[in-house]
Amino acid sequence: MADTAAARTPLMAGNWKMNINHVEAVHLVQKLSWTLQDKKHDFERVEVAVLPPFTDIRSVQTLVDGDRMKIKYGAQDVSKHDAGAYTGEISASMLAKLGCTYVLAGHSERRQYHNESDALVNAKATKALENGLVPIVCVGEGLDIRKAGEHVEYTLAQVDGALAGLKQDDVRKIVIAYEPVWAIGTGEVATPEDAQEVCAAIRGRLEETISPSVADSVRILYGGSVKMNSASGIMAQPDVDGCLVGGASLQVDEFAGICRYLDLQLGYSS
Ligand SMILES: O=C(CO)COP(=O)(O)O
Repeated sequence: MADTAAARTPLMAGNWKMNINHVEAVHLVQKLSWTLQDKKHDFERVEVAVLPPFTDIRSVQTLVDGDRMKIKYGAQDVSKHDAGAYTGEISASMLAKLGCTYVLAGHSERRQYHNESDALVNAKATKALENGLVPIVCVGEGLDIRKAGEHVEYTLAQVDGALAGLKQDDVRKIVIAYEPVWAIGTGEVATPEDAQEVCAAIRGRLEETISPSVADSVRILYGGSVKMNSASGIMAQPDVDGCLVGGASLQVDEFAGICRYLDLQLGYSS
């Protein structure tokens, strides 16, 4: 496959999960922005996004707009419905109105605690796209599947299910995040080679089932216990185009370090 990784702008996205209230969110985003500006971070070269809880998004929007920050933001989940009697749910159009760029679909914690199926993930990704949001479709295997050596086919089946029926031009816009469940919040990081194996297989599947040019455009992230010190090794892999960061995204210095992995690779660590 042609190596066009340079054409895919790396994305570092911080999934805050159920942490940080709206007051804390303002402080965190402000500090992240100052830290990155201080280090002259080039947002065109490495995109930075935060994915706060729903209740924080309006505050983050006000701050980002008011200070013309280049940090992007999004949500952690979205309803498959447009509107109506769905107590507790949040629609894609509501998120679009809040200026969200991204929304996660099918995070493993949603699949695990809310029984989300590939079909539901597909419906959520479809709604996101219809409303101009970029879905970050999450896939990845649990430990038992990894131990059985079935992680590649399991993950590819999730990709097939999540993208079923989407138009080529829509698939081109999406982001896929490979997050092996055994590496989430455990401190157990997949090796760069583990990440590359599955990310390359996902790209290969897109090439086969959608088209080579779509496969070359889609950004594929790795997620699972990514820290400042592990980010550059993971990012050196040709099919890994960014990281979906949980715990470390709550610590400004860690997350900023992950976003600046290129500088750290070059040794400008201060
Ligand atoms: O689930 C994750 C991001 O969505 C990964 O979380 P951790 O980085 O805390 O392992």
